[in-house]
Amino acid sequence: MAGVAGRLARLWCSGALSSPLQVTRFPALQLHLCGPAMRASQKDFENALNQVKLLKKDPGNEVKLKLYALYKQATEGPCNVPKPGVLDFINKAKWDAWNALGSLPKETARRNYVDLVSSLSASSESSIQVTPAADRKQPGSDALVVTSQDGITTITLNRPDKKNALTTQMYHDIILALEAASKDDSAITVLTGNGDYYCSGNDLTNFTDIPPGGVEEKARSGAVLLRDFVDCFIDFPKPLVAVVNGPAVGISVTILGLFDIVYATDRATFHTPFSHLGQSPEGCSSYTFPKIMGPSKATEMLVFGKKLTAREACTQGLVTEVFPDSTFQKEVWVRLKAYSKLPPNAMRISKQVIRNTEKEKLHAINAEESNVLRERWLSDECMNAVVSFLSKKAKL
Ligand SMILES: CCCCCC/C=C/C(=O)SCCNC(=O)CCNC(=O)[C@H](O)C(C)(C)COP(=O)(O)OP(=O)(O)OC[C@H]1O[C@@H](n2cnc3c(N)ncnc32)[C@H](O)[C@@H]1OP(=O)(O)O
Repeated sequence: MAGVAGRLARLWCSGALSSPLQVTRFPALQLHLCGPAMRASQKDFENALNQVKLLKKDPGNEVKLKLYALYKQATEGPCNVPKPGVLDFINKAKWDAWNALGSLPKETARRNYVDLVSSLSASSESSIQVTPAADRKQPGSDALVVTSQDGITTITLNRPDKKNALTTQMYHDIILALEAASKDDSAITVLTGNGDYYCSGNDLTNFTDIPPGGVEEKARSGAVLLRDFVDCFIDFPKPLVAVVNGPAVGISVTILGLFDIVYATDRATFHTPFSHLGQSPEGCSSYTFPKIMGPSKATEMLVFGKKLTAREACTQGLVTEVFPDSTFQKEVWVRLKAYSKLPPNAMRISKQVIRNTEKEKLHAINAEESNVLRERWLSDECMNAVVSFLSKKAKL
């Protein structure tokens, strides 16, 4: 990839791709350089500026000049400063590199800068890299474990004695872990659970922690957290894989519609008992489930709380593939390690091409579902269901 990036960079610097004529001769690059879905945000650009400081290998003077030129073009536009004197070698080389970009638009220069840094980061890695948990910002408790190895960042729910139910702290920690994973060196990110369950959904004791503002304030802040949490899944830029190691309940099922791949053990079940709990669907499932499985199958799950086996969930498209429990971990990780060796930028870009077409819609649906749930949490139906569970009178 570094060689290809280098050749592309040379083309960029020579200005060869800066004229519309050149771009139309390379249709694939036209998408790459000009497609609205491929625009680099200011945040991507700032991330790239930070990433470049963390490069493990010196990229060499030629690449540094390209980075300089793209940076100047992206931030100031075409070179319009006087040419340095012939004896001012360094500044003249920089000026030449910048000037060679001609009238390349700022937005394209920004995108090219981001892509160049990204390819440099990818090529400066070894194929096996373990980021000890200590090197990352640590989650607020050991209920979440984040590791990085073989190009895969794995976020593991780690409350096996509570069936990996999600506490308020865990929602915050998952948001942080996804933000970190989106910027780290890994190609793929995995969410899985430790123990016999994947996740039993929202920890129902979250409802007992009432702030001074009362239940209304609790519902309001819960809806904000839910929205932020789901937004992270909508926006996650790299391939996101669920390794469903056991039964899944509630929000851990609904957000599966936002994953790119879902692998499940044949022991897994998929259960969204929202009506039983006086609640309503979240995680964009009111949109993704009908789209994936058709409206009536989605209604059976989301309205009537029908629990699916792994095979049923696979037939209906929610699960990508089911594995025998005895070989689940081995087979899945062999597969994922192979995928993680694919070119990371290509995977990221392909995912974004797929996701970008409906990102805005997903955000709007998430906002609406969170609002509806805020009201549901204040309903007698919901409060009674939670009290029943907490007083051990009810279980799913
Ligand atoms: C920011 C907020 C966003 C909220 C979004 C809205 C989310 C909605 C949902 O996720 S709805 C789904 C909520 N989940 C449930 O209703 C599941 C409740 N749990 C159960 O019904 C059962 O525990 C079970 C079927 C998952 C497992 O049953 P079983 O195998 O018999 O195990 P136990 O019941 O003995 O469970 C062991 C231990 O774990 C505790 N626990 C399990 N799940 C939860 C949970 N979701 N919340 C709180 N606690 C849970 C269970 O109470 C036991 O604790 P104990 O050992 O008794 O102290």
